[in-house]
Amino acid sequence: MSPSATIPKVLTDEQVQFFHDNGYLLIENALDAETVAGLKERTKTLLEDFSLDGHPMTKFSTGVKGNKHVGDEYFLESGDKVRFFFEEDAFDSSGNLTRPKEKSINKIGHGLHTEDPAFRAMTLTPQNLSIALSLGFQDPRVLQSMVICKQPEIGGEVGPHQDSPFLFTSPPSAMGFWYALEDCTITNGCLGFIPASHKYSPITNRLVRINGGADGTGFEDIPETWPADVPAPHPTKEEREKLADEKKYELAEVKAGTLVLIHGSVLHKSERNRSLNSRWIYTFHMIEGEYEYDAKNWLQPSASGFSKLKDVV
Ligand SMILES: O=C(O)CCC(=O)C(=O)O
Ligand SMILES: [Fe+2]
Repeated sequence: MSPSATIPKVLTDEQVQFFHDNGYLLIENALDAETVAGLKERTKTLLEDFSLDGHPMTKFSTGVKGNKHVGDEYFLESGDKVRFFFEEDAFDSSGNLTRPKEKSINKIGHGLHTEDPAFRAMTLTPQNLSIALSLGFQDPRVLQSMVICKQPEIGGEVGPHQDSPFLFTSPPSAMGFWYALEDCTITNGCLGFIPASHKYSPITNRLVRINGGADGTGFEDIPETWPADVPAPHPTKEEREKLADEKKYELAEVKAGTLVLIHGSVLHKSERNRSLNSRWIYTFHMIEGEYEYDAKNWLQPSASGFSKLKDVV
């Protein structure tokens, strides 16, 4: 049987067009209720079972807010491990947790797609491969994954950002698969997007290891870089500044089981969770395996971390 015979068609032509036009796409009921329940159960077990003994109590940061903890070894070496990062506001002024550890973790990452059987099984699937191929990938590789818990009351905001600076390839190719495990609403910190911003927002920096990681990580400015699926002519700086006035975030409230696809150049964010409900999601990112992913990138999983999605069929 040829591989194409085993790859289901998941996206309609209209959905593919919506993604190219807007830089994101919501797919309702991408996971059935049973799968969602299983992944939540697994997340609950991971949160209950991890030990605080010897944990460096590393707080969450993708570096979006320039967090000083971003350089922690615990973070840098998490690419092929299941590690636990705390909410910034889980601690009192003396550094003690103000709630149980299960309610204090912001995220678990970044190697769930290789290290955890339940998350591996729902990541490396013909469905996800089909979506990647429909959106133009030749050799999609999954290279990071995380559960983001966004805990009740303290779940931290994720400031406006693009994803490609965190998973830089030449040219940029990162794409996020973001699966809601719980309903995501305006009160618990759903995602927000600036539609079509991927078309006028070049990548201008990237998160790199400084001195190979010995001095942590930092953002390095790079010349304006456009992904291959946003072809020239690109808007000039002046044209982009005019568009700035029109930049409005559209909220993406979604039900549990919804898949949100996120272009690596689209501007997106999420607010603090001020509600009494958690907002659990599972997300992984893929890059184009045919493009260079160099040693400067903060994330350096072992070779097995670059999961070749085509191997699933
Ligand atoms: O889940 C969130 O609040 C933000 C996640 C995000 O920015 C991403 O998955 O790229
Ligand atoms: Fe993001």
